[in-house]
Amino acid sequence: MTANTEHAIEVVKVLSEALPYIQRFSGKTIVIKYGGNAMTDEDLKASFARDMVLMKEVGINPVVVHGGGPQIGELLEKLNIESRFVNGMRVTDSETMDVVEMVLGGLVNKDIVSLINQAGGKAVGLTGKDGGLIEARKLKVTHKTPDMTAPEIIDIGHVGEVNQVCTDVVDMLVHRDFIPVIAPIGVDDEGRSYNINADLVAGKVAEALQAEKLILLTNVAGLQDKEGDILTGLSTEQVDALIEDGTIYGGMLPKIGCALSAVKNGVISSHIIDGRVPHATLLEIFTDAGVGTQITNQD
Ligand SMILES: Nc1ncnc2c1ncn2[C@@H]1O[C@H](COP(=O)(O)OP(=O)(O)O)[C@@H](O)[C@H]1O
Ligand SMILES: CC(=O)N[C@@H](CCC(=O)OP(=O)(O)O)C(=O)O
Repeated sequence: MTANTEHAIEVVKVLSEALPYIQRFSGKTIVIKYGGNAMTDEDLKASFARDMVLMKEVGINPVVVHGGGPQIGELLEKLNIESRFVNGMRVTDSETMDVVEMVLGGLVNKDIVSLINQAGGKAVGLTGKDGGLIEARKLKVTHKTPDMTAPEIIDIGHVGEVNQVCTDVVDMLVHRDFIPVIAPIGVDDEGRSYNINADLVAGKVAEALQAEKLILLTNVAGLQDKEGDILTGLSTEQVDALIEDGTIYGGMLPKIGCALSAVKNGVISSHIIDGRVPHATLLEIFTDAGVGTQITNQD
């Protein structure tokens, strides 16, 4: 049996209730953020790639935005360059920026493109520089620890936020049945490169495309409370309280922020789901129960 046949059999089991969802989402765009922490296993990566192809084959338009934090960390370690994070963002000096660009725009991006192509799809890799896709500006970061009376503003180097997304190149690719695979690097009007958290890019791309769903694949089963139970259907106020009491911290901060922003700006639902589970994306899209944490606009 070939890998594709085995995959098809697994998928048919997963998708026994899929038909209404295939009809509902046909022609719609779904932005999938593939986090670096969910990329460790070769089989899982290949399975992710096949799931993207399957979505395309049933008429849905997947747009992939990927991370690669652990992969950047590995190369920085080999090069003896120290990694430090503030509010879930990597402090990025010029030397680190070069590594970020090499790992995200090169290794990780081309790996995913190649896996999708091997699975029978037509993927095209882009960074935010291609076709002026992601216009960035320097991110201003404030930081406060419990022992500080007021927050301080700190400079974390070439870290950006999304100023504007120009979807022309993505629209063109989707229209011609390609699967765009986007690395989270932006550029400002003076040509400076920025390292942008991949969740933020995925959120803004989903907003600009007015996507049906934003799906964030990560290495936890969803947003958890202090007991480890999965939380779903949260309001902005509930999320703020969970940040205040420390339940949401680190890499979950940008994730939840962009999930909320996306649904406030026209995306129908955001999802934080476990990318370590085979076919997690399909389980979310094509089953009644879905998986992980779902966020919709409650205003
Ligand atoms: N309330 C929470 N629920 C689940 N995970 C959380 C929570 N708060 C913080 N985290 C952390 O966020 C991590 C996911 O973010 P991150 O490591 O940046 O993942 P990714 O590489 O997929 O973007 C989890 O592994 C966990 O350590
Ligand atoms: C500013 C910032 O932190 N950028 C991230 C970009 C990659 C990323 O977001 O990757 P994951 O989704 O795998 O965490 C970084 O340097 O790690």
